[in-house]
This record gives sequence, C-alpha cells and structure tokens, in this order.
Amino acid sequence: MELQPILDRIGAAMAGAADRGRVADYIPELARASTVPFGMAVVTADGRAHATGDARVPFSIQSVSKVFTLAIALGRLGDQLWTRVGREPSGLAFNSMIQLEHENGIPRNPFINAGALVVTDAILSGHAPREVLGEILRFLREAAGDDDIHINRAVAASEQATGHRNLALAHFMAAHGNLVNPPELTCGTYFHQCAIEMSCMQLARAGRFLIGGGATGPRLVSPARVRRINALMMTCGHYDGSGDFAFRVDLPGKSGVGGGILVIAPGRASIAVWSPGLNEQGNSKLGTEAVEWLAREAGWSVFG
Ligand SMILES: NC(=O)CC[C@H](N)C(=O)O
Repeated sequence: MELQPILDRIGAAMAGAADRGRVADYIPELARASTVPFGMAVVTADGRAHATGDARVPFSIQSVSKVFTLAIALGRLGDQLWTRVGREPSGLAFNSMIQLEHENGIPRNPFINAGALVVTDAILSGHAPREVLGEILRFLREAAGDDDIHINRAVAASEQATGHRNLALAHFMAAHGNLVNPPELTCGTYFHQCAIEMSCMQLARAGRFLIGGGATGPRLVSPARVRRINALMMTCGHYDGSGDFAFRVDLPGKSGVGGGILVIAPGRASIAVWSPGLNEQGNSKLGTEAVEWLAREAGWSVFG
C-alpha cells in the first residue's frame, strides 16, 4: 500500500474544506490562530515518514502533552500513580469540575485537565518547575530525535493569566489532599507543558515509542506500559468525544485544543494531524476527519 497518494488526497480535500470548525478562544493567544492550516504526518513502524500540507509548521501541542507526562509519571511512580487518578472515561468536558466534587478530588483519568494536573503534580514533587519542564522537553526531544522543540512563553503566559478554571481544579484537589505542590506551581508547570510547540512531523516521530511491536525509534517505556497508555488514549483521549472518535477512527488518539491530534496505529504507525478549528468537544474537526479517512484507506484498526 502506498501511503503518500492517500495523504496527498486527504491534504487536497482538507485544504479546500468549507466547514473548518472554530478555534479555541478561551486562551487569548490561541484565539488568534487561523483555521486555514492543515497538516498531517505519518511515521511507519519501519521509520519511513510521509507528510502533507503544513506538516512542518510548529503549533501548540496543548493536551497532547498529557500523553508524554503520563509516560514520565508512570516511569517515575509506577502503579502508585493510580491511587491519585482513575482510568475511566469522564463523559464530560475536559475542564469540567462537577465530577471532581462527587468523587472526592480523584480525577476520572489522566487526560482530563484535573487528571493531567495530578500527573504533572506527581512529577513535580521534589523538583523545581524549571527542572521538570526541562525533563519533559528532554523526553520529547529524545522521542522525536529532534532538539528543535521549545516552549512558547507567550502562550504559557496567556493561559496563566486566564487559567482560573485550572487553578480552581488544582485548589479543589489540594483541599482533598490530592495535590502535593502549591496549586500555583503545579498549574504553572502544566501551562508551560501545554505551551510546547511541535510540528506534525516532530509529533509523529515523538509518538514512535507508542507503536510497539519492534517499531524503530527509541524505546522509552516497557511494552506493557505502551499498551496501557494506548488503552487510555482509546477510552479517554478525546474527553466527551472519546466514544465518537473510537467509533469513527478505530485507533487510540490524544487531542489538544491547539488543533493537534496524535494517533497510534499499534504495530504500524504514529500519526500526527493539525488543524486549529475544533468541534463541539474541543477536538480538531478536520483533524478527526483526516485520520478517519487515513485509517479507513490504510486499513488500520485495533479491531482487526
Ligand atoms: N484540551 C486541551 O488541550 C486543554 C489544554 C489547555 N492548556 C487547558 O488547560 O485548558
């Protein structure tokens, strides 16, 4: 099967798509983005790369960063992490507060904001935010095999200035004894990890360690952990849109409000797509359509 012609067709169709979704406007720096760009990159298990559109333009990875901090936290704490965060889909928006009160400050999963704050808090313990951000960047650069990955300070500052909801989630968890560090420090670190910028090509390469099954690239976590991270991406990676994404795409994925999605075809490929316009659940509209199309044409599915 030739991947490049499939990507070329997807790229051309997406460039001309009329309904492109709406950019996230609750973070002022992201509200300035245009819905025009579309990019996609695929790195297959044998290391070959294919791309279309704006696949080399850096964008704000936002919640896609949660996959990498989860991998770091599991490496650091192992299964102990699961005493502080659950493994169930939430069925609610990524920044919802309502469940947290019912469930005594234990977030449903590591990919909603509350859960990601716990994960960041866990890797922050005993370290300065700057050290932890350095570790996250090192992990990403090693995973991607590319040192040109940085934090956009303006995006981090913009989110910090308007991050009341995330601070509220963090304070609420602190009240339940589920936050070790001061909420301001945990949130500050989290805002900066979300403000990391990568291109589709860099993100697809960074996702190689999740392909499993002897794929090329650095082996950063154990095979058992690769399966578990993929399971969580499949069930929780798109918040209250997770079921719909699983139904349409058949593959694990993690979205971000910058319009990026990292998708894994286990044993076959790592895929990154970017288009800033979002759907109702805050997931890239054209990005979802593009990976749905690619998975169908390539015949990639976790269900055989
Ligand atoms: N879904 C997302 O990408 C959310 C990330 C964003 N930084 C926030 O905390 O609101």
